[in-house]
Amino acid sequence: MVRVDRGIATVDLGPGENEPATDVGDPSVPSGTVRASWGGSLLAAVHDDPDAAPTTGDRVQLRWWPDERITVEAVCPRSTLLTRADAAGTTRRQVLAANVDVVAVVEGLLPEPNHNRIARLLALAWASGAQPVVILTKADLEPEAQRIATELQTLNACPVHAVSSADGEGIEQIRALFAGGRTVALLGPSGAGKSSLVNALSGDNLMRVNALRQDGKGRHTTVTRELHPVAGGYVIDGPGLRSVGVNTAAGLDETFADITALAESCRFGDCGHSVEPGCAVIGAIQSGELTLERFESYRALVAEGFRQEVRRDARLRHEELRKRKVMHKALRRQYQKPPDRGRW
Ligand SMILES: Nc1nc2c(ncn2[C@@H]2O[C@H](COP(=O)(O)OP(=O)(O)OP(=O)(O)O)[C@@H](O)[C@H]2O)c(=O)[nH]1
Ligand SMILES: [Zn+2]
Repeated sequence: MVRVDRGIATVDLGPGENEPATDVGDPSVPSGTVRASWGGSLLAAVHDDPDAAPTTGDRVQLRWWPDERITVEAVCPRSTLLTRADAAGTTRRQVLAANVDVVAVVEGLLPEPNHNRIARLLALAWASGAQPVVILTKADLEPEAQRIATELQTLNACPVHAVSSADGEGIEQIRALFAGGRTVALLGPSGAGKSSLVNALSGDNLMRVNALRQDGKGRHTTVTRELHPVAGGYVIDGPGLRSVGVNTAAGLDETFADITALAESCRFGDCGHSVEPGCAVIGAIQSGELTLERFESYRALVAEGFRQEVRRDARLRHEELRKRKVMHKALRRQYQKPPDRGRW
């Protein structure tokens, strides 16, 4: 179990952000970066919901104490939340980042892009609520880069860019994603070219990061995800994700927009796309319009997403029951007559 009682967060203070809670007397609010431990209200919130723990990209409310301690009292409501199924295979999901505007799935053109992996990462992107895009790197090594990007864009119904960090091709399009101070999270396997891309994007940028980083201390994970100012916005260079579990079926309809569109023409509204007559999806596979490989990838991810949802529901029911039992016990104790000890 992850311990939540030793959390330390590194918070960058910026104008108008991360202001101290109002019930604190005037602290001469320092600027720059501060380290803050989790306050009581945050600890309680995290106890009830592990997702409430501050993560990369969170805006937080800080409290300055007379003894110079600083605590994180609350996490401000999040506009988006990027998560994945917990790597350890539990039903808990792992929060990767909050308030991300764009989730960029990064995949190299060489060796050949892994479509199954792109689909997995895109599903997480769609489920986060952020705008998903695909960035195909190493375009200088693949003469067919533009064609592959266009094909992928048609399948996935989201922007697909072919870029090269080596010769600068397509980098301006990526730069545009950061316009207006937006935050872009890069998701992709190790070696996909994420760091090279960040380097290619980096110019001089003196803006301060208005966000909070988890500094890993006291936690089980050693993975750090940080926010860097880039191209007028911020980039979160994700960890080189070795495996990515899909934790919900949400996001899969959008990821497989081609299959979703086909399914609308199936004769039965609840078509399982296996043995049903008049199935447009099977029809498309037979005609060669849809590859079997893509359909299998879709089927596997839907099954995985639903499995996770069912397991999570079971766990929540179990926890609810446990909480209720504890409460009942406490109530019983409270209302039990005190034992008659006699008098002497
Ligand atoms: N030719 C070419 N090589 C590239 C390009 N981008 C990255 N590479 C190479 O691909 C390898 C991996 O790139 P990285 O940027 O380290 O990949 P990463 O995704 O950051 O990997 P992790 O840091 O392990 O997550 C390096 O040898 C890069 O030089 C590109 O656009 N063109
Ligand atoms: Zn069907």
